[in-house]
Amino acid sequence: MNSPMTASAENGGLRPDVLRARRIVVKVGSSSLTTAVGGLDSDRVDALVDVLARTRSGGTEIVLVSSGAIAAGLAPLGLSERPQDLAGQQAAACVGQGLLVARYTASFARYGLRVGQVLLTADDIGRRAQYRNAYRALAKVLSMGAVPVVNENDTVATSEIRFGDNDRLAALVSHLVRADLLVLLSDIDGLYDGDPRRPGARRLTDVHGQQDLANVELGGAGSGVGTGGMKTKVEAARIATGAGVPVVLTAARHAADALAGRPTGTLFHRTGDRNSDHLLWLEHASSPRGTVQLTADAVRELVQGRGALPATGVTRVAGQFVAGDPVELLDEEGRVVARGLASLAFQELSLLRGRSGREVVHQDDLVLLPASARAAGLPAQLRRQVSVRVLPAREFAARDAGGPGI
Ligand SMILES: Nc1ncnc2c1ncn2[C@@H]1O[C@H](COP(=O)(O)OP(=O)(O)O)[C@@H](O)[C@H]1O
Ligand SMILES: N[C@@H](CCC(=O)OP(=O)(O)O)C(=O)O
Repeated sequence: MNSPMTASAENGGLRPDVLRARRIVVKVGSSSLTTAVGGLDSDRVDALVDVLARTRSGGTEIVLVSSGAIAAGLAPLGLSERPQDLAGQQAAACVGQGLLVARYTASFARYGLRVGQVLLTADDIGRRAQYRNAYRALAKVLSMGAVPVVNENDTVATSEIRFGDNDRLAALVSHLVRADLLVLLSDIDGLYDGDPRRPGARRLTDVHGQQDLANVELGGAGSGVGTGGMKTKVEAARIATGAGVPVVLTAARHAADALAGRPTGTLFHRTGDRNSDHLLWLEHASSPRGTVQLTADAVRELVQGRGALPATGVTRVAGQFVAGDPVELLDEEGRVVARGLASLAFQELSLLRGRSGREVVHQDDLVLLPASARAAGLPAQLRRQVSVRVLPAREFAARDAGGPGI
């Protein structure tokens, strides 16, 4: 029998999650926007915009996360393939991003729709103030009826502050804008149980959680212009569904079917509920500024949720962080068991470690990672419950009702 979230006979076989969605993030990959010989393919851009503009005209808000800046910049710079070095990618993106947005602007204008370019670095949504600022800007663009076209700001992104792939960026943007659905459009029509070029590979129609992925082989990019391949898409789906946003993964040529709720591609069902913006940011987007190593007892107390982490539980400190910076918390073997916002600066904590009860990380500013359960010595059946447990945040309900008050 179908679960309530699955395409059902009552909906004429359509997916309820898609029919309900009022705000959708659509991510399109480079391989779906460029020609085989390189450069932007205007016909494919127009075909995608036809679908998005119709959806927008039907009253559903669209945020487009579009790759393709680097691919679009190759031919104009006389390059025949994607540069391997960061500077080369920055140069290609710098030329290609303008062309990409100019193309979208012209294409959406056919429907009387405006587009707005939004370029983000990991730092932009990796710090609380910028995260809030990005939400405000995107919400305003949407309320004024325009279509935000988001990409990573490749030209100024350095390797330390890079998302690197737009699949993860799209998952974080879905949470940022409070989307009801994320649609990942690629050159492949869904997730297969192995390399889709292999004879006999089968497409998964529904993924309900990690257990459905146990026997799935995830490969790299299929084209010369895409990055990440299926690994980054499945990781993006894990982030989005864990934060309450279902994901449809399909081919760009099936975008119309996907947005109409027809059961195309693979539907990743939500596995969690929307949680505090700042904790999702802490887990997936923040760049840690240091590490804090803990005693076995301190790790156990963290996992059991016994309040703030005191400096007595700290054995080593590294990095250069100030109070409020994200840090990684390590167990005795050096495994990362949690991320948190430091309550003390590096210098102060170095002096107090092992000796003082002063708070190192407040329990509201802490996200446990799956390794924490093993490190705390919990039996296997309990580990699943602890995996990526998000501790209750102060003012959580109030924040979530009134916007991302992180
Ligand atoms: N298990 C899998 N199921 C589907 N596609 C896969 C799988 N493993 C690897 N791939 C490859 O991933 C590619 C899509 O990723 P990518 O090239 O990065 O696309 P995009 O540019 O759309 O982000 C597909 O063309 C396919 O060859
Ligand atoms: N920001 C880069 C895209 C990086 C990326 O994730 O590409 P893809 O795998 O094609 O979605 C660009 O615009 O070229």
